[in-house]
Amino acid sequence: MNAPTNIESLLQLERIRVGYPASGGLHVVVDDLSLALRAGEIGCLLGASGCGKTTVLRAIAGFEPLRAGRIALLGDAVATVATALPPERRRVGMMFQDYALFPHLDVAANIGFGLHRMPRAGRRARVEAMLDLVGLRDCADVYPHELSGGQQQRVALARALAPEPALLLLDEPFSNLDIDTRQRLAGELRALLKATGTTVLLVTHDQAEAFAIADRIGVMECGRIVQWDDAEALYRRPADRFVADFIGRGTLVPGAALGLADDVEVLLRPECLRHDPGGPIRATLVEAGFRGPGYVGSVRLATGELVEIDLPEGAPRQPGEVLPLRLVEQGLVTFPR
Ligand SMILES: Nc1ncnc2c1ncn2[C@@H]1O[C@H](COP(=O)(O)OP(=O)(O)OP(=O)(O)O)[C@@H](O)[C@H]1O
Repeated sequence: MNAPTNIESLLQLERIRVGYPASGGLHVVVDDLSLALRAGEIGCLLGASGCGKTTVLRAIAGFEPLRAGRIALLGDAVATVATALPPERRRVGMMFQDYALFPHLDVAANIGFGLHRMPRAGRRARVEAMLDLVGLRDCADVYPHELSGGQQQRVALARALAPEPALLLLDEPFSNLDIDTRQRLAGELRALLKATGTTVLLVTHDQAEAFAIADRIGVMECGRIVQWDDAEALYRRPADRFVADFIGRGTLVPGAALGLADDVEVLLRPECLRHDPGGPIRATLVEAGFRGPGYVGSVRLATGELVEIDLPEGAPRQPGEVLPLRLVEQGLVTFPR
């Protein structure tokens, strides 16, 4: 799939192919991948482990050569098959999964590391501005091992932002943090990046993270982008079965199981089946549990498929009970069989 591109793009990937040398030749890891980001936009590559997300970032940063295609930044080609601007001349900042902080340097020195070409006074001012930005002014002379995971992440972010890169690449920015911290910091990170107007491409395998941070998300499968869209479009209008299955909770069910045409498959999300005493569909409750803010159950349709549903107040919760259900047809996603 080719993402739409335009001349206003700050970052443009055009049908890139990237691979690693292997005994039989080249092991192609990313193929025919295109995307475009406007200035100030936050893009995200979302996909399972090993689908090639980090490899895309490495190619943009200049650490992997292109085998096909073109990468342009601010309208200029920085990489083609024949030419490649070295990483230090691309104005691309990268924050790695493990933050890669220098253990022997304090926070201020870590943040100022990439600013060695700046005059001393300017460098000090920039480091202070970055410390303020990430809320770590009191930690300037603290060493990385004395910081929490969340604080280390903010230092790494400040260090990546300090040289004012045209583009910031974030590789699984929350992978080292516990789930509560991840959720809190996702919103914080988005606000911070938007406040600085930074253009960002991040990669994650976590859909909640992608939804919380990004303006546009590319769902990846085996080195390709299957759909490049905003979160709502991915959820409501998945381009194919892979995206339908990957994004949100849901099960693909033959139309006939719901009294619809036999030549369609229906994406049943929990909100698509409503408990309704007059409803025409019968399903057996397999289990029910409180997930907050309400109960969620899984039911088996008469045709055998197991699907998740939201259980409203008053709906049966005993496994084995037969529930009358009604299909919420508005916005239903279907695919031809
Ligand atoms: N330096 C390398 N040499 C050879 N193969 C590599 C190299 N780096 C990655 N690969 C392979 O390329 C494929 C894609 O790896 P990549 O790290 O880009 O995926 P990813 O989607 O970022 O995965 P993860 O979420 O686990 O980091 C994998 O099969 C991996 O084994």
